[in-house]
Amino acid sequence: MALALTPTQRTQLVHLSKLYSHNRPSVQRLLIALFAAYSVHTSYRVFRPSSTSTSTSVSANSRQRPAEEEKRPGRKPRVEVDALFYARLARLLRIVIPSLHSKEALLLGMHSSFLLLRTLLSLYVASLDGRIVSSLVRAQPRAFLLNIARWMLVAVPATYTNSMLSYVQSKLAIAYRTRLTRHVMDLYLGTEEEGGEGAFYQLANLDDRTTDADQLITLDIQQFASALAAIYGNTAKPVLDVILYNAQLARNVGAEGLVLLTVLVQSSAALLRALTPSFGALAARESQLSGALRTIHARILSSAEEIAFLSGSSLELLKLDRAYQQLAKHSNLTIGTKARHAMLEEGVVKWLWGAVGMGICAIPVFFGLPGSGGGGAGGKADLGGRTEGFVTNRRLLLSASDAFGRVLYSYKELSELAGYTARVSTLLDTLQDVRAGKFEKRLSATADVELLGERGRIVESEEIEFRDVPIVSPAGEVLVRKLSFYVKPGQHLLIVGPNGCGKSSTFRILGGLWPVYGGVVRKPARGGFTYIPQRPYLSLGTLRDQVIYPDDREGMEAKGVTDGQLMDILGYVDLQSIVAREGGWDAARDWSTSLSGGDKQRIAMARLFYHRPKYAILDECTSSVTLEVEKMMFEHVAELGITLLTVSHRPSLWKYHKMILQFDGQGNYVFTELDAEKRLALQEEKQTIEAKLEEVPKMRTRLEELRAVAKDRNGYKAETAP
Ligand SMILES: Nc1ncnc2c1ncn2[C@@H]1O[C@H](COP(=O)(O)OP(=O)(O)OP(=O)(O)O)[C@@H](O)[C@H]1O
Repeated sequence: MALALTPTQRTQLVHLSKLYSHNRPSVQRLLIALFAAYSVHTSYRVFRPSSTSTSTSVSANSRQRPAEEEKRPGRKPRVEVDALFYARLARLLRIVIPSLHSKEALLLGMHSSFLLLRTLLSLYVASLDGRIVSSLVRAQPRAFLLNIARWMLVAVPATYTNSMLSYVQSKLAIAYRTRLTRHVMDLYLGTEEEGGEGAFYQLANLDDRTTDADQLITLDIQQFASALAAIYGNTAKPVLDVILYNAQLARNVGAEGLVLLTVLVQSSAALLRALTPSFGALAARESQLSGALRTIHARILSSAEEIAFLSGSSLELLKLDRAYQQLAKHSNLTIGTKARHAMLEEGVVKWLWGAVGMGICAIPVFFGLPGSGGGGAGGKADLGGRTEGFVTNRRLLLSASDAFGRVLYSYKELSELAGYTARVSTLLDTLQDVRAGKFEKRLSATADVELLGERGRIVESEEIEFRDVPIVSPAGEVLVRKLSFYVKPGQHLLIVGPNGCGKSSTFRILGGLWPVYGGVVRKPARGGFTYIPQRPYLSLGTLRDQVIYPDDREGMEAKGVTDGQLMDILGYVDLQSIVAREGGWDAARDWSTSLSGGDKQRIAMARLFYHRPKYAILDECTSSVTLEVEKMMFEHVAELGITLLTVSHRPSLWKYHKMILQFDGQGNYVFTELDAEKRLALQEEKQTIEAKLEEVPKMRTRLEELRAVAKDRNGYKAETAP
């Protein structure tokens, strides 16, 4: 363009060069300093905690609510770029960058160096661009070729820097994800040595804050890590660019025009900020909806047989469809909002600011502002020098406005990061709370809230004893106010009662899954008892893994147990044929779908014989096996010296127990010795009486009929009597 300048353009360039060549060092320095400070201030304003215009809250009123209210069960986490977000982010940053010597800090240092290098290279390229055009205008082939050679040379570090930037950013994202995932997994599945067992159970059963832990751990943490790795480059780099480009530009063209430009930019940026939608809330909602969809899919897979038997596929399809429609509707809303916002942003950042920049360059041309002569950027007064200054400054102007635009764009990314930060922080808060015994659950209308605030004592002991322990459901319903019983070695306990009276709940308290809300629980350390439910858990892995769960093969060998001994164990549950049938101990398949109900229960009993704990909790765990196999199993339990706590409705099991804990379903119970024979005799007598009583109404009806017939006959006799 500079090669074929019209006379008017030449005049404009002369005027421009005059504007660029103000020679008032002190005023200029002051303005530059002011300008740089203003740039920093402007950039800061974009990221500062806001309580007004930057609201991206899920609910309009959430800001007025006290913090405690925010944490109520079922309440969506607050999603704003505000002080809470920065506090949450700081906490997560301490996890993902644990120290200045960590790998992540090193990667961040590398990233920052490449970001700085790229800005410096851009500054150099801007001035080189000017020099290339200048050598063209001056018709200096040697200088032109030399500058082209410089251009080619600078391409080497420039391309290396750009590739390394995205490489280091991806490495950073993986490193953040790894740190955060490890931290969360330790809280989620951490063992007792690490400060508690089984937060995964409490998270799913005793707290309402997170319903999709799988989605949060696998997807949300990854999205958070990627957004965090990107946000640094997307904010630090443009902020640095704004400062450096503008300082350079102010030095070249004089700061007055730039201050004017910045005031305009600032006011339009404020307008853009005010019109920025709640991207954080949109991102958080999207994650939540896709988590809900995933949960329905997971439930269909885990309960495929039940759903198929009940012909429930159309209802499941309806639920899936509804969840998907909600997600699709929300995604459409998000992309529509993003498209409208992008249009507004591009209109302001690219076109409006570009036009204002050109306008500022044109003011001296049209209004002929006086200048002191000399070249703009390089102090050269000829046409070539002025062209060089013009091209360089224009490029700087565009780069500066582009960088400022990216500062604004990055607000959108920051807002999305706020969404992921809120989700991941809620997961962390919930995990830490449930590990500390603090739960947030929607309570039933009859809940005893006072009792839920109490805590009982757990004492390690060789025996099991409950002393005045309330049995309270997670919804706060008191099933039994004060339960007392004990189990001494060899004194097998049978637990009976109607459905929902609290039999399994007693075991959950014993197993440490539910909190102890009062009294004293004495029990052996973990490993001292094994729990076998009605539907046993079968893990991923080999047939051997099913019998020795949760040991692995190394653990089994360390205990000195061989495959031959495992085979003997299978003999006690009449299941030896399964090894040949399934293709050996190392056969691996989805055992939960490929074994019958009775097979699964027998595998679970074999597991008990392998571990040989002091106590075994059997919760209706033989309901699918034959009476003969059940007999074999219980006799072997007695041989091994395992003490039983059994829930069963089968009278055939009474004879294996010495004590009985009988709930009545009204909050009362009896704990006494069990005389199986007497109880059987009583039961038989009771059944006989009940059967007889059932006959009573029929007999009464028959009696009435007979009386009626007799009456008729008497009447007939009376009528026909002489
Ligand atoms: N995770 C949970 N959240 C809320 N309430 C629960 C939970 N688990 C159990 N309950 C409630 O606790 C009560 C007692 O349940 P529990 O499983 O102890 O019954 P049960 O006596 O073993 O009955 P069944 O013979 O039917 O197995 C029930 O009212 C049940 O609804």
